[in-house]
Amino acid sequence: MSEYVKWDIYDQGYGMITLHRPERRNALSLDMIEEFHRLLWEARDLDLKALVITGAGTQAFCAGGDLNDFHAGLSSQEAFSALYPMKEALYELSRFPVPTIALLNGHARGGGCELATACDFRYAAEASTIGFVQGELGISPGWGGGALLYQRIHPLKAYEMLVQSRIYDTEEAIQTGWLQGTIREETIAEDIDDILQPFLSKNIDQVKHFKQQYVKQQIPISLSADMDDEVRRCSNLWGNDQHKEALKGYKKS
Ligand SMILES: CC[C@H](C(=O)O)C(=O)SCCNC(=O)CCNC(=O)[C@H](O)C(C)(C)COP(=O)(O)OP(=O)(O)OC[C@H]1O[C@@H](n2cnc3c(N)ncnc32)[C@H](O)[C@@H]1OP(=O)(O)O
Repeated sequence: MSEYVKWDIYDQGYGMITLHRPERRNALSLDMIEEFHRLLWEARDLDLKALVITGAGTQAFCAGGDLNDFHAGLSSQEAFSALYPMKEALYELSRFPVPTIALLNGHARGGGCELATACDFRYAAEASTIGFVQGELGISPGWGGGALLYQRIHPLKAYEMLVQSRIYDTEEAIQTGWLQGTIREETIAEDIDDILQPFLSKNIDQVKHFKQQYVKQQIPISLSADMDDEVRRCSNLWGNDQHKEALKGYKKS
C-alpha cells in the first residue's frame, strides 16, 4: 500500500488517481507504482466513463521515478527489475477500457512524461513544462513511454522529443500534438468539466466502443514487446558514467 496514491470516484461517472507527494514533486517510488497498478486493476471493473490521472500541488504533475529507488547504484538487472513494474502499469493504462485523461497540474519530467503519454489525452496547467529528460541523464525512457509516444504523435516529432530531451512549454507541446490543451489554475474545476463533458454525456457502451476502436488501431498487443525492449535498453544504459554523474548531483532524502 502507499499513502501517496489517492483514489476518488465522482458521481458524474469518472474516477481520479492522484499522485499525492508534492514535497517530492510527485516522484513515483516503487511502493507508489505498486499501488498505482493495483488501483488501475480495480478501476477496470467499475462502471466509469473516464479515468483522470493527476498530481497534488501546483509545482509538478510527476517528476518521474523517485531517484532514491531508481538510483545510479543499481546493476543493469536490478534496474530492469525496478523499472519493469511501471512498464506493466503503463501498458495497462494505455489499454484502459474507457477514455483516460492526464491533467498536468505542473511540470512533468522523465517517467512523468511517460505516465502522461500512457493516457489518451493530456491537458496541462499553463505554466507547466514537459521534458523527456532521460537523454540528458545518460539513459533513455525506462517505462515504455517512448514506444507509447510513437503511437500518440507523428513519429518524427516523437523521435525529436526523445533524442533532443529538451524542455517544452505548453505552447510547444501543443504544436507537437502531445498536449491537447491547457487548463487555468483559477478555473480548473470548470475546465475539468469541459474536458470530461464529451465522455460523461454519452452512455458507457458508447465510450467503451470509441476507446476499443482507438486501442485496436493505435495500442496493439504487440506494443508490449516494444515497451519491454525499451526497459531492457534503459537498463543496459543504467550503469554508464554519464548517468552516474547526472545523478551524483541528486541529494538522497
Ligand atoms: C526511473 C527512470 C525514469 C524513466 O525515465 O523511466 C525516470 O523518470 S528518470 C527521472 C527523471 N526525473 C528527473 O530527472 C526530474 C528531477 N526533478 C526535477 O527536474 C525538478 O524537481 C522538477 C522540475 C520536477 C521540479 O522542480 P522544483 O524546483 O519545483 O523542485 P525541486 O527540484 O527543488 O525538488 C523539490 C523536492 O523534490 C525532490 N525531487 C524532485 N524530483 C525528484 C525525483 N525524481 N525523485 C526524488 N525526489 C525528487 C527534490 O529532491 C526536492 O527535495 P528536497 O528534499 O526538498 O531537496
